[in-house]
Amino acid sequence: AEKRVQELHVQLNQLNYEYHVLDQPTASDAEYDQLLRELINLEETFPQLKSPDSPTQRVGGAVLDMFEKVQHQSPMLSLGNAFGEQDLLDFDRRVRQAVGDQISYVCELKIDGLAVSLRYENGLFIQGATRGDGTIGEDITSNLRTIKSIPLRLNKPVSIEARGEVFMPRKSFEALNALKTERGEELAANPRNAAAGSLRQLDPKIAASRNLDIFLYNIADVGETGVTSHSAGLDLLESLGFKTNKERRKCASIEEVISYVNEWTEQRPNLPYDIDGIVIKVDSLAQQEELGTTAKSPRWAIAYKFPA
Ligand SMILES: COc1nc2nc(N)nc(N)c2nc1C
Repeated sequence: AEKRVQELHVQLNQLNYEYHVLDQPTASDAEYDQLLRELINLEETFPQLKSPDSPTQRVGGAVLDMFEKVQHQSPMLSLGNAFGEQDLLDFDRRVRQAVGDQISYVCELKIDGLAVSLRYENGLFIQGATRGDGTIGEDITSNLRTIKSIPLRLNKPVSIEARGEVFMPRKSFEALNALKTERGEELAANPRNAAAGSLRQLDPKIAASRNLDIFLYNIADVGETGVTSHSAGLDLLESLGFKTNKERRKCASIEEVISYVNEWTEQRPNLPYDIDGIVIKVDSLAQQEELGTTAKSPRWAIAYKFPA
């Protein structure tokens, strides 16, 4: 039975990864449900074979009476803002003054959701927390476990802290408000608020019903991973089984950054989720180190905000 349980873990994790991380399912929901049903039955018959990273353990039972506080191992910074092309040119000039002209940027969509931090030890998802005030957040592990694109076990037994944005896809938002309309409940104002409300639920079953998703965009302790660029860090996150946003692009100049910003200003309505800007980062970690951070935000990154 133990062998079969391990086989089912591997199969179910792979199918879950293809469906929720790659958005490229190779099996039908019925096939997935049948395998899950087999694992549930085996775990009921042999309780000692049930492990916390089992695909059956995503929606915990207990309703919490509050969220514990969590101190982040390194502060979760915020981003300085740019509101127009001139601000981007000024940012580029400051960067060049500090680290010279050999620079490349990474541009990423700024997802309109909630920043969270995910901590893994030896490949196991141990704890997840909200950003809070950047230093102290709230432990929402049980709610984050219900997000199917968050791996309960990584592809390698590494200890790492990944940070990213939890969001509610527009389709989930519309379904939620259709349900609220039926129930005569007040509608959620926008997907970001709906995602925030869902993560604040003390009952993980409610969070599980909201079909949240996540894109990871940072490694908190990236210096310890041996990668030398932000983009290599994102590739590492992908190799471990995390979901990252595929629209990111390396830009060799601020002019390329500006054309990426213009492209997504136009393409924004076609995305299946809300974005409120574009994040531009210096790619080299050595240059990020040289630029450093202010008390609250990195000097090597800036968020271009779309006009409201
Ligand atoms: C390096 O720090 C950050 N990077 C980010 N990247 C993306 N894509 N989106 C964010 N919201 C974001 N926020 C912060 C503080």
